[in-house]
Amino acid sequence: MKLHRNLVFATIDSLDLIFNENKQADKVLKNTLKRDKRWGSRDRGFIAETTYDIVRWKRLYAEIAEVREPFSRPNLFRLFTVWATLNGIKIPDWKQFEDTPTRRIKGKFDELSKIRKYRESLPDWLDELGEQELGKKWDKEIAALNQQADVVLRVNTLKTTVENLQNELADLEIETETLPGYPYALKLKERTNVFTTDAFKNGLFEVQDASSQKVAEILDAKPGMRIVDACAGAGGKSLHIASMMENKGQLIAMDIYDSKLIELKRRARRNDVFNIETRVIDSTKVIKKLIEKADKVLIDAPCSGLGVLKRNPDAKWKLQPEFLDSIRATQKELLNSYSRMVKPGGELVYATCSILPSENEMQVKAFLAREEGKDFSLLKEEKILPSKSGFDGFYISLLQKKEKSKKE
Ligand SMILES: C[S@@+](CC[C@H](N)C(=O)[O-])C[C@H]1O[C@@H](n2cnc3c(N)ncnc32)[C@H](O)[C@@H]1O
Repeated sequence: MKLHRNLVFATIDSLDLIFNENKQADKVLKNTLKRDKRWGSRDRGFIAETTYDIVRWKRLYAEIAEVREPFSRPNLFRLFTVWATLNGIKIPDWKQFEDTPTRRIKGKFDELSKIRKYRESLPDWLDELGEQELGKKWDKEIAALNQQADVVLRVNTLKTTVENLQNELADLEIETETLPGYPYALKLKERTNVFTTDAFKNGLFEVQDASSQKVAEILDAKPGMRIVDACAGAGGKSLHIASMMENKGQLIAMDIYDSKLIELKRRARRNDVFNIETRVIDSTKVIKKLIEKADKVLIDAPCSGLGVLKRNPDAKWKLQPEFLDSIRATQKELLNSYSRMVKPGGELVYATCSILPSENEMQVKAFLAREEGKDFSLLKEEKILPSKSGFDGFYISLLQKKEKSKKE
């Protein structure tokens, strides 16, 4: 592979913003990729994938390059040099790459790869937490989470079928495969930008990881029900639930951020989804009005996001232990409060995109043991591990609220 100056510089600029100005990687890349209209999909792919790779392996590469944060521009080039050398790419004779110590880089890589926090490129506290919570499993899971994510589509069955979409994309030379056990999913055989296709613009699919598609399935949404998606965000799962409801019944999508619900409505229009009503949670009244009114409630809880490191590698550097403590407290509150919206005999799904037991099964176990959870029982629990599934890490539990006894 020959390195092109403007693509390498665009990568360095992106890394500068992500590492030194604490900007979010996906937002930075979105902007960088707008910079030059002449860039083709390979050029864009190079910038995005190289940036994500260097973000993913920041600690390992910095250790090999012997550089410390904040990274000066020459040091960002040193990180890039490590990336290129380890990927077998010939270093050009530009002044930024003078005196590259290729053999030393490979030697240090071999030496540091013996220690997990360097090999998997993790802050000390996160490596310790992973081992504390997952024991021996942590090795395999963090290795899987450091792999690049596949691109998976969820077919919008309100507008097309899996087969028709697969054919339509094949006509554009976008090859996909179905995934056994994921009835609405198509996986891209090769990473490409699908957002520019008419099929996307016409709402025939959304990009949604295969594990995430399990949530609506376990919720088992049916036409005619009243369902509350209590942490709906921009609606990835709401749209799936609505398509399973065939646009019949009522789906109430809530979040504390109006901006996210506005985006949800925009996506719903593209998807031809008509049965979603959005409500901003700006006071406890919003929840109180719905007490015991929903057939099903989904709490897709805010979490550490440790299960989705494949697609958000910068979370390794942005997460803080204090945030984890506060998010666990929020999860506990949401279980206590939002479970009240489930009607007797109805169901609650609690899900996270984390693999930490303290955000998952331990939260549910503690809820069931509290006064607020005494009427619920656990029907099903899926701990989706990235090493086994090949997709994101998720936790999904299905709980049922008991029917009211005749006397009550
Ligand atoms: C895991 S994300 C949801 C993703 C979304 N369900 C999807 O499928 O695209 C969690 C969401 O919870 C929201 N949130 C945070 N605190 C909340 C609260 N107290 N009540 C409701 N939603 C909250 C966040 O704004 C965020 O959108």
